[in-house]
Amino acid sequence: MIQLEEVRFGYPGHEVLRGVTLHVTEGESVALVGLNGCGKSTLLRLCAGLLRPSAGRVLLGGDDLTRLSRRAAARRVALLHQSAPAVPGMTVRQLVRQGRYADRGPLGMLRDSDDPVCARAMADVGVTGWADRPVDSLSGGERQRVRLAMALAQGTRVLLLDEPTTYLDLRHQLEVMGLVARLRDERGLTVVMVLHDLGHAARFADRIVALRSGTVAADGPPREVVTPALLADVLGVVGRVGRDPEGGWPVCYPDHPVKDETPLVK
Ligand SMILES: Nc1ncnc2c1ncn2[C@@H]1O[C@H](COP(=O)(O)OP(=O)(O)OP(=O)(O)O)[C@@H](O)[C@H]1O
Repeated sequence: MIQLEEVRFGYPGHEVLRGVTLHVTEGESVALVGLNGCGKSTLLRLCAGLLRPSAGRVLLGGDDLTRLSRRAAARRVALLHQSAPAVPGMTVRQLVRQGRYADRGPLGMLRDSDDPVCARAMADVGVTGWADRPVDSLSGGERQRVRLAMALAQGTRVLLLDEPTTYLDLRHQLEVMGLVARLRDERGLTVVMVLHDLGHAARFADRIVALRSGTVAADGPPREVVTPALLADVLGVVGRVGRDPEGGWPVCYPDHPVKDETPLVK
């Protein structure tokens, strides 16, 4: 479904991805992990066709993304950005309808069939009751759920989620992760999500891909990938890894940061 072949990408004066090869099959759920600034969001933006690789290729369903128009790409893949400012006064319903932009008619009008799609997306995420509230009156966590509804309203087979649980309390983190897992199971969606919570990644993703220094440092099922070595070498913490007694997925017990010469705060 998504293929990255030896992808390189950098911002001016700063190379971020240095040859990433990654194949995601249809219906798979992949968690991207790695330290701040290692290139996870950049990789998602490349998968959405919002950035072009400086070398290598990104294919979506076999088609080179650089050859698809923005609108054609948006019919196939939805990206929940890490954060986006709310337009003052825009209601929840209006924002969710923005998710349908790729399917607008010739005059830019929303088709009649859009409303049920938006209504379903809002119901999926549990935000129907806020439909007429201005988005800028919502809390950070409420806004995050509305933005997820907007991404779902795009109606694509591929969902790219950049830190979907940001701002959410524990209960809503579990609800959103459960919803994403359900969408994958019931509708066969392909999901690639950036997660900082390795516990969520280990529990909810089929596969974990860890980035370090612009390349893939580890790639495999959580039970194989989540190890003390991954914690230390990729995430920079010393810790233990156990197993959930009921589910069997790996559970991390991070203890302290790996000793590093570079202080976070000088
Ligand atoms: N528009 C931009 N212009 C210049 N540099 C950028 C731009 N966007 C990101 N970067 C830099 O590229 C690197 C990778 O950024 P990216 O957002 O992909 O990292 P990330 O792994 O998603 O980080 P985080 O976990 O903090 O969200 C960082 O060093 C960042 O400062």
